[in-house]
Amino acid sequence: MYDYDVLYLGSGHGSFDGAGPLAASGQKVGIIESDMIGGTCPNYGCNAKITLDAPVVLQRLAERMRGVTAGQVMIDWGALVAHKNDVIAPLPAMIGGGLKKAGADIIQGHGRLTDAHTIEVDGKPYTAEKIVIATGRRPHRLAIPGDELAHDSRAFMDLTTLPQRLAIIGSGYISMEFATIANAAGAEVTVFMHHDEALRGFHQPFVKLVTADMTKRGITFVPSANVSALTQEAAGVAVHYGDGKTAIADWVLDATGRIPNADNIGLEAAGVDFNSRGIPVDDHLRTNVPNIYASGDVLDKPQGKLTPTATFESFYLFKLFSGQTSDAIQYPAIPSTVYTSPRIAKVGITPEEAKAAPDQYTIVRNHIPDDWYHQTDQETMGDSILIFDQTHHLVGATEVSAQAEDAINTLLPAVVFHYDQDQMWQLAHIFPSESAAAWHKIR
Ligand SMILES: Cc1cc2nc3c(=O)[nH]c(=O)nc-3n(C[C@H](O)[C@H](O)[C@H](O)COP(=O)(O)OP(=O)(O)OC[C@H]3O[C@@H](n4cnc5c(N)ncnc54)[C@H](O)[C@@H]3O)c2cc1C
Ligand SMILES: NC(=O)c1ccc[n+]([C@@H]2O[C@H](COP(=O)([O-])OP(=O)(O)OC[C@H]3O[C@@H](n4cnc5c(N)ncnc54)[C@H](O)[C@@H]3O)[C@@H](O)[C@H]2O)c1
Repeated sequence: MYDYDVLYLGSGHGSFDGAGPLAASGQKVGIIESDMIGGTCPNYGCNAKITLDAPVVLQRLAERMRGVTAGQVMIDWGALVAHKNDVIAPLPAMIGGGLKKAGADIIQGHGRLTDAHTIEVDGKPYTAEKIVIATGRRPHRLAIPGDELAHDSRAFMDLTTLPQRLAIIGSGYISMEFATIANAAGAEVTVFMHHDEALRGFHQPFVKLVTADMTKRGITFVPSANVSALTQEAAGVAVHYGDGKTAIADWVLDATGRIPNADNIGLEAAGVDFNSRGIPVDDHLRTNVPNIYASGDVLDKPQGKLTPTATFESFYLFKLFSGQTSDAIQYPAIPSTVYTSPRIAKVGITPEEAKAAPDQYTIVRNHIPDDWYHQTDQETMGDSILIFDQTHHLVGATEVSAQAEDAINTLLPAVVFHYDQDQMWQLAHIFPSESAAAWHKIR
């Protein structure tokens, strides 16, 4: 009766991680994509960004080992962006190839719903029993005079010449990561903050450690900047902020968040409710229209708009559609990292939540430079906080260190599966390693 069992709108992690297995299981699956297969994370987000960050890690390591090794690591921006392009270029074909091999059809073009079972692409209707909206988010743009003079994160990662003076508006993930990279590559960076705290979702004492280090490295933070306009001047772009103040930049990055791609895809025609935060869904990721589901960044849900969230949701839909579950979605603890240098990573119960319930939780702090493993490469900055419940199960962790993402990833199973002491001792980690260092703290 329909062309497809399941038709996905968008090909990011919110769809492809589940669409592939679903097609391989024998269901007729179609995926509509207007841009690059794989979506934001591989092409314009995680994978692209971490490639630009790789020499920053090397630079910091060389800096820590100065005296033991000689010489400074300088970043060649043009070569770095070319390297990033080389690394990223094969990903859409790799992801698309995997989907096709599994039996899915890829339909290239902008999709728009015309009713609850139909998506039109370039005037051609495609019908499906079930539809999954996985259209992600796009950059929020500040509504100020001259915002057309500002750029987004995608444009930043394609710059072939590094601007000498870079202004960044906002102090969330993208701002802090790109400020770190641009500063390490030699740009003068000014961060115009909305409030007086950066990275408000992370443990603030750790954020302060990182911003203090970024300041020492030459990055300027302007708290509660209230940027009111951008104007083009002979000397560059003028950023008007505060009480009549101005700063001149060669390039301005608007990093003030991302908004859902829900307003331009025909949801009204299909009767799907949405709002400025995204598409609301029930506990089975179903919209108000029973055969239409949504997944990934486009959701109006409190979970972090991150790749692990999108992957978990798309895999849950695979299990739901293939009859392996009928249960409501149960999110595990979803970890996250801001890839500054050092990184800040976290999972589960936060120190703030633990402090508010002292009869429920125990907080254990470990000063990273006291750990012999971190002394091998002379790491002198870093901290780690572990949170245990009253039966000594690990329920949360946050760390600021050069390898914080790996420290938190390695502890993740203990948090998600509530390992007890016996189970933890069953894990014999490779020694020496970041994992062994992280587990040493919890046993
Ligand atoms: C600069 C940056 C860095 C990031 N770094 C990280 C990180 O390090 N770690 C992390 O966990 N997360 C990171 N993220 C977030 C991560 O990229 C997203 O959470 C993830 O991509 C969400 O997947 P998604 O499938 O929901 O959306 P997307 O990956 O955005 O996919 C949606 C797709 O839908 C397509 N689409 C939209 N509308 C239509 C339409 N009408 N017709 C056809 N196609 C359409 C889009 O072109 C897009 O390809 C980063 C994001 C950015 C912007
Ligand atoms: N490492 C990662 O996992 C990673 C990296 C990059 C992006 N992301 C994802 O992408 C999303 C988007 O990143 P982002 O950094 O743009 O968003 P964000 O929500 O992390 O930060 C937005 C920043 O803009 C500020 N802001 C908001 N409105 C403003 C206004 N009107 N004027 C001035 N400042 C304003 C906020 O205070 C905040 O500092 C993240 O929330 C995250 O979900 C994740």
